[in-house]
Amino acid sequence: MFATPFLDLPPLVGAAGSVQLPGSKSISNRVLLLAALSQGTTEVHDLLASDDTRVMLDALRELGCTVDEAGNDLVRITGLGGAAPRSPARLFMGNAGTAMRPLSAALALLGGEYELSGVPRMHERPIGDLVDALRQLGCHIDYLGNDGYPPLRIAHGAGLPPLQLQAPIRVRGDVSSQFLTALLMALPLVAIKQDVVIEVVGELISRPYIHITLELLARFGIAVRHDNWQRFVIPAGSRYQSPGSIHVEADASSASYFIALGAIAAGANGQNGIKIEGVGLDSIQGDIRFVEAARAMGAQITGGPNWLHITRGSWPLKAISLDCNHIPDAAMTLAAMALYAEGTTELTNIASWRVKETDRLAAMAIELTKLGASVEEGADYLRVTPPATARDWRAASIHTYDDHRVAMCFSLAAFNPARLPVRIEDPKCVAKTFPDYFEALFSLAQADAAQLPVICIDGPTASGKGTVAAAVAERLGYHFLDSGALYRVTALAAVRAGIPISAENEAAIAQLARQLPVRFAGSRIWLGDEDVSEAIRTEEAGMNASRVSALPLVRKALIALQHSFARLPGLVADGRDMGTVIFPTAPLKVFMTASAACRADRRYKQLISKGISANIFDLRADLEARDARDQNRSAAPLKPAQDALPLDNSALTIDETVNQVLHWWQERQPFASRAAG
Ligand SMILES: Nc1ncnc2c1ncn2[C@@H]1O[C@H](COP(=O)(O)OP(=O)(O)OP(=O)(O)O)[C@@H](O)[C@H]1O
Ligand SMILES: Nc1ccn([C@@H]2O[C@H](COP(=O)(O)O)[C@@H](O)[C@H]2O)c(=O)n1
Repeated sequence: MFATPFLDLPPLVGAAGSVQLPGSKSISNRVLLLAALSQGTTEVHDLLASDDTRVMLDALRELGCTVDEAGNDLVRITGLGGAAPRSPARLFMGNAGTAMRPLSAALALLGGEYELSGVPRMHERPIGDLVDALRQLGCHIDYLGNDGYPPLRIAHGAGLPPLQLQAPIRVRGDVSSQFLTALLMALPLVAIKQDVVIEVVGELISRPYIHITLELLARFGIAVRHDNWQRFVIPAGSRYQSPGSIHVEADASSASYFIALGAIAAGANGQNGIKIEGVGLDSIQGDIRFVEAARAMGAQITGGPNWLHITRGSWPLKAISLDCNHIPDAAMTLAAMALYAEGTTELTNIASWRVKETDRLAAMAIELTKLGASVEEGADYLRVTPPATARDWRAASIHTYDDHRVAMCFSLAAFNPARLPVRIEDPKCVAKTFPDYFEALFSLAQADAAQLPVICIDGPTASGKGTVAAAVAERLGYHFLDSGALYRVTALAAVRAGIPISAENEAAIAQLARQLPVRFAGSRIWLGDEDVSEAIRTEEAGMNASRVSALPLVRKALIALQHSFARLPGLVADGRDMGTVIFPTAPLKVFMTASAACRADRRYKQLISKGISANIFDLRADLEARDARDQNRSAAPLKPAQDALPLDNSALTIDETVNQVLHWWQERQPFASRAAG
């Protein structure tokens, strides 16, 4: 997951390949609660690992369920099976509506004392209609903040209240279908001696989510009948029973971004189309009907029970006018697709967007406008007309409002015809449903090599290049290439193979370098099966690396490997010839220096801190000898690239040096320093 303050997506030109999506959030949290209310142990396979499922799992533990997170997306829940939950309990629900609403209803009916709260936005998301319905039954629920909104206090200190189950329970269906879902999952707990009836007041929105609820209730032994989605009957004698094992489908709403990707992107690397694994045309999730909407806009989609394949069809896409009541979450993706359509796309019946993670109608309108689109925002509709020509697109810093779907939708704007980058603020908000969304996107998408961001930091030994390059890469979410390590590993491999490092053995060492089984794993470096991270950092290894690096055939042998580090979303590379030879077109090159005395002092402290004894005078002599060899060799000598910015950091701290490089990088970006909105 990218936990950087922002993530810059370079212009993307194509995408192809296969992606396995994480489990559905809606199914995951429903299954967890149903398993917790059941008799017996349920093995839940392919559970979504995300913020929203985390709060549910934590709450269930708090309430006394046994939760065994066995790894590999398998969780075993041993349900309460009729026992009372642990009480009193304080439960933090984050911003997970799929946890807050059903758990409130279940606890209100089970009895006990509980406080349920969440993040500030959760306290702005309505729950009053559900509380009203539960109060009709006789449940004791108080608002701890504003009326109609969490946090809530449920208090039945003296056990369960006498429940009024004879009359139908009336609940509004036109604000959030989660209220009805909450009642449908809670009321089987009390439908013991008589049928319990729920009547929906007003039009039921997001009906497909109720369909998921009913399907899953059936898996847990509860057969709910309904009349035209307005009247639901939970039969007398209902009793939750674990199905033993259950698989969570991949998330159909998450699939929408990859369906859109297939519709928008031309192929990549000679391949065509996007294959989505884990969810298909037989899905029980309503958002699978996004497929129909994407087809209407021009996507070519084929599929099986648990897979989809998407290729670009009509291009540009076709504008559509669609009532989106049946796909409230995935419909946001249509607004992003509208950027590539001919004409105006109109999405209607989406008032529910206003009470989601953020006011999504307002958010989409503001951010689409930043990109250059013309947007009309109504009370319950959105009309989007894309920028008229490529010149009308704007490089935008997209504010994401702590809303995963805003972040994922706007990643699609990186395919803009103006070839402008897109900045996604707070990219970690995708953790709500799809923590590795950007990694998945980058595994499929392709940028023009010339437009892939590369920052080069070259300079002499112990100037701090490696330290600074790694920190800059971390702050930007970019990959990091420590090119010196490749020469160090090559030299070590030669020594291990008994090949003396000399000009006579140039071809043999180059052959070794070409097939070097080197692997970078976080901060560790492996040569074959051996972790050589420490072995390559000795002064002797540095000297050997310097000698090996003077051999032109060895340098040539390592070029392709170094180029392979330039991957989405970008690269920071440190070495001696990054700016002059390996990445000569990089948009930012820094030549980092510090006085020899300062560098010797830094290396001395570095070694001493690792418990390695050192002599500062010898160190200075060695590093000057190494610099001289690096500067005077014929192949790729150490020197600043013509367009490199000099940075003498003798008098700077590490942070100051890092901030200077980041400042130069920001200056080169087309975004306004801080996005409006
Ligand atoms: N202002 C500074 N900028 C960068 N590093 C600094 C600074 N001040 C002190 N250091 C320290 O200098 C030491 C040497 O830094 P580093 O190993 O990154 O240098 P390098 O140029 O990559 O060396 P080499 O080329 O030998 O790998 C580190 O211990 C680092 O913490
Ligand atoms: N791009 C590069 C990087 C390194 N070298 C040589 O390798 C030696 C070790 O590098 P460190 O950065 O890890 O100290 C270095 O002294 C150079 O001789 C290189 O030639 N080109």
